[in-house]
Amino acid sequence: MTTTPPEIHRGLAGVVVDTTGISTVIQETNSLTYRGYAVQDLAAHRSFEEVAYLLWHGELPDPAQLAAFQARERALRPLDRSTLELLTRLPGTCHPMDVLRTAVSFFGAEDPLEDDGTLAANRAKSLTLLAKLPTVVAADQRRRRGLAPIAPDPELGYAENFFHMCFGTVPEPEVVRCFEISLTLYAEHSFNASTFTARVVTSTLSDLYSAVTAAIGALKGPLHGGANEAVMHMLNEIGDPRRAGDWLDEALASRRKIMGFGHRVYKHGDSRVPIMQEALDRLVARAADPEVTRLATLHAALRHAMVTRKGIHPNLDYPAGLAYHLMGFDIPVFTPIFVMSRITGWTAHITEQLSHNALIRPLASYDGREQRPVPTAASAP
Ligand SMILES: CC(=O)SCCNC(=O)CCNC(=O)[C@H](O)C(C)(C)COP(=O)(O)OP(=O)(O)OC[C@H]1O[C@@H](n2cnc3c(N)ncnc32)[C@H](O)[C@@H]1OP(=O)(O)O
Ligand SMILES: O=C([O-])CC(=O)C(=O)O
Repeated sequence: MTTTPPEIHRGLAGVVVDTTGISTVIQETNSLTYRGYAVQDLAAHRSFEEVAYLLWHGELPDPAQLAAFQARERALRPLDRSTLELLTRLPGTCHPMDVLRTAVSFFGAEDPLEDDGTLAANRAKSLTLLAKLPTVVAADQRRRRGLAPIAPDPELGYAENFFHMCFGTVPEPEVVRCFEISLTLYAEHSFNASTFTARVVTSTLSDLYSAVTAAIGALKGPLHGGANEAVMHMLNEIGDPRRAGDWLDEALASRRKIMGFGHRVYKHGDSRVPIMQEALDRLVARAADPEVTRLATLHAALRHAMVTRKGIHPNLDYPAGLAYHLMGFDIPVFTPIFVMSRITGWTAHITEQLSHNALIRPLASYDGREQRPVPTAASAP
């Protein structure tokens, strides 16, 4: 009897595996909403802290709720001595995403409530991670520059405090605003690879720290969050804006993936790119520096060449990568900044997964050897 082979959905492309009330991409209007609000409007009118609250609680905070939320977040920012010691023991050669992954794992090992999967416990853990991850990222960047960590400042907002901990100063409000916009745009994107990873781990009823540790591992890859760093390496490799077209032709001929372009869901452009590109343009304009102009010209030339030749549009990592460079961050810090933002989306999905959990366990179509006898001494020739 012949059986019809099952349909294979490699990469789960096009497969709908569950429902979510957190965010959605609306293909018809090429827009993205968080809890029903357009991300462009959130980026324009609300702080990143308000967006975090919205993702977790389903509604924007009123002034009193926001004040309480900010007070709790600010109080949780400092690292204890054991975490600071752990950071100094990790090799300076490892990627900062390894540091972040290790730190989250360590937070879990230290937390006596690690295995408490109630909503209240998971909300508390989520806030702790939101508050502490920037402190880890900033301390690690400074360590790599041979500098001592700077303690968080509870008087500063989330974005401002991160600049303060990295550089000891807070840049002009326009720069902080561009950074905050990037955090809002990066916060959540439905069942992307790292969020789905977090949901898979959560579906086994493992703990939140384990799910986030795994998600960081998934985000690190250059086909996902790691692309924002890869964009900057690629721009540095090309160098001269006049080389963009020829470089692209050679790269495409050798079947290289062009970093910061293409997307599994958006096939006509990422809904978040226009607003991030506007923020990047403002950074370029205020710099008024020939080196910045060269990079911006190269960035635009490569984008034009890719869209013209392949019809493939940039994703959020394309403008964000250059924006983070212009803000003064070291390239290996770009994907950790993505984590500082996406921790909100991941943890919203972890609690949503637990609210209607089913073990995530797909099937595979076997294409290995037919069943055969194990050779034994008696059967040997
Ligand atoms: C925040 C984020 O995570 S956004 C994504 C960040 N990642 C990147 O920027 C990495 C570069 N981009 C890519 O590798 C891909 O576009 C992905 C992984 C993001 C999406 O991949 P998929 O949905 O699987 O699309 P897929 O790989 O099937 O692409 C379809 C076609 O477009 C081509 N293509 C897609 N993106 C690119 C790219 N960036 N460079 C060159 N070709 C590309 C593919 O080679 C493929 O061509 P083919 O049909 O001739 O083989
Ligand atoms: O949705 C995806 O596949 C990747 C992405 O853009 C994101 O996670 O922000």
